Amino acid sequence: MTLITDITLRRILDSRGNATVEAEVTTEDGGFGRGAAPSGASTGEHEALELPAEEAIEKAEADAVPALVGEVDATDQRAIDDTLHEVDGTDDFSGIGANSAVAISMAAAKAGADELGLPLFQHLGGTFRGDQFPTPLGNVVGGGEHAEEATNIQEFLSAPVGAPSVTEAVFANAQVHARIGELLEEKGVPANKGDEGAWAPPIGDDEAFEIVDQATTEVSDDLGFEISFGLDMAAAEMYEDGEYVYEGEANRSTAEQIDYVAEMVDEYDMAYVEDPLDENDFEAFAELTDRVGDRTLICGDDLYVTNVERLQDGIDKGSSNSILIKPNQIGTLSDAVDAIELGAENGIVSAVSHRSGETEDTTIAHLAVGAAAPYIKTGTVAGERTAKLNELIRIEEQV
Ligand SMILES: C=C(OP(=O)(O)O)C(=O)O
Ligand SMILES: [Mg+2]
Repeated sequence: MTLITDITLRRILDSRGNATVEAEVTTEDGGFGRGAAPSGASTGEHEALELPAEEAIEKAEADAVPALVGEVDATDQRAIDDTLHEVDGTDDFSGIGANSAVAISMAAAKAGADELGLPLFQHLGGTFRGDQFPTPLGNVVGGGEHAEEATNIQEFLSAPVGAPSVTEAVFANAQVHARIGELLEEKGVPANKGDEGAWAPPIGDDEAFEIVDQATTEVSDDLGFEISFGLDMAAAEMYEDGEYVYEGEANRSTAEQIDYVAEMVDEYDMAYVEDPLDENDFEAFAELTDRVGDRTLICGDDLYVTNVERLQDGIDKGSSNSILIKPNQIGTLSDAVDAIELGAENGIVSAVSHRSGETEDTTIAHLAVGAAAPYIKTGTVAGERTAKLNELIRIEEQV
């Protein structure tokens, strides 16, 4: 037993320039860990609640810090996360803020790993973890809530499914990103970048499909392994009055949206489609999964919000064959691991994910390896994204 002896909370900047919560945890034998909360823009309706950073810090200092310091074993992640839930006392972390909760949970996990002298992925996953690496899904073109005047679809994701190593996969995604920059330049399209470092060109979705298809095919031919692509449609953000609203195109009914996604999956042989339908429409998700789930991953992000009860509902209804895992959607690492494990027991493929507002924190790289998640979605370029990708490269070298 090695008690937590100190917790410090502070406001720091995230990648959008907004205030977020950073936590530092120290243990009685000198173990140390630092963690920082990310923040979403296209947040799910059912996510745990992020409070303004200052308020989240004040509340956590009043309630969580006294319950953890001198009381809880720094190497017992379950006890730490259970304590966070107990002191919060709500279902959505609105007591201390999911941003304070996840920052403390991640910092404590790193302090526990430091105390034990283990890499974080091994502290989280155990001795027999570290031999499976996630395929990085790299955002290369995007719009939606992450960029103005760009595609309707929030993210076009390079998916190097045939890469022989995570390092080669990470570099492949960077090459696809660079190739798309060249293609846009050749077409004379001015290309800004969105919140996650993906190109945010003022083009329609159809043109984006063509460009991403061309770039992934060319880079795949060059590197000699398969690079597919996928989407995050973030369709809850498009859903208004029973229809999916596409700027510059006709709206789609739910049946039309299912047909459209199924057609695109086949036309482009896509590996992955996240949130193709509204976050409360488990039935429409199930219809689409029934149609194309044998040849692509239909992933629930806003649908599940990393919550095991919503995931169980999706499992019972056959809503998807994949789940996105965002620790700050649910508030603690233990809850995130529970969702990955419930998924794995039921054949649901996990993709551990960043948020559009990020920090240099690298916990999700360790979580993906420690929990043997088959995918990680954490951008392609930009420092707060490459922080996680470069950490994966270092972990691969260690094991
Ligand atoms: C990463 C995403 O964006 P955000 O963090 O804005 O929810 C997403 O929707 O998967
Ligand atoms: Mg999403």
